[in-house]
Amino acid sequence: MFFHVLTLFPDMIRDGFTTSILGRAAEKGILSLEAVNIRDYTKSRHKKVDDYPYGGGAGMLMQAQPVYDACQAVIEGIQTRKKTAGEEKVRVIYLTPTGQVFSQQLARELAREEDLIFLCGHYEGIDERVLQRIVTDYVSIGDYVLTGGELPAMVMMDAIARNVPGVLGNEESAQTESFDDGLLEYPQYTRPEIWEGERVPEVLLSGDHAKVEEWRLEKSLAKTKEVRPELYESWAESHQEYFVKKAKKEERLR
Ligand SMILES: NC(=O)c1ccc(NC2CCCC2)nc1
Repeated sequence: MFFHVLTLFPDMIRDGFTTSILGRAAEKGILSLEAVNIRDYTKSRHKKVDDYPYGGGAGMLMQAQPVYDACQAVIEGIQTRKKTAGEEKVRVIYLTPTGQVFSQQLARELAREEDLIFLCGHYEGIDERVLQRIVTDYVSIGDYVLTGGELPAMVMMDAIARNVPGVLGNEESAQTESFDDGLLEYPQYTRPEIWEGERVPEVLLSGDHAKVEEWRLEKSLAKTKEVRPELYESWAESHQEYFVKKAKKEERLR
């Protein structure tokens, strides 16, 4: 997986990438990252990349030309690496509050791409004409406004990387699987068995894997029902048999 980030702050991206799993995966050669400084592609003498918005309004907008040329340079680099001229349709993700909300499902889908280009805006955004020309996916990481697209890009790269085969050792992948079934994570415990007088739930010490799994599912369901009822409802719809079995079991215990 090759991550390409178009940004005015490449160091922010490079520093953010050397976290645990992303850094290790980069060393293993499973992931690679290039952060491209959009400012390097401006044709203006004073390294200008932004200007006042037509129609008035507060703030500045990033101009189309430097963004377009930086993106073209990245696409040419991809085509050179893949020895394919011209037919590459690379996904260009623009981070924006107006985009589709990012999710584990989208992370899994994007993890199947060989190359991803992230376009990080700043100021009040980017000239619409270049967005229309190059962006394939408009994505938001949540309903709030940020100063730039860099943090959302790093959030997305982390979540996507966790779904790239080989990035997570098998001991780390458990966390991802649990959300994958659309439920929130169950509570987790580690040594010591008693901390400040608080014991670890007995079932987790029993060594009975079936009971542990049952306990974890019950906890996930309870947490999901409380915090994200809409996720709970959609899970319940596609797991009718779980509730039938549970009712029968409770019947037997009466
Ligand atoms: N919720 C988000 O994913 C998000 C993305 C970008 C952004 N700000 C950027 C967008 C163009 C200029 C700053 N704010 C919020």
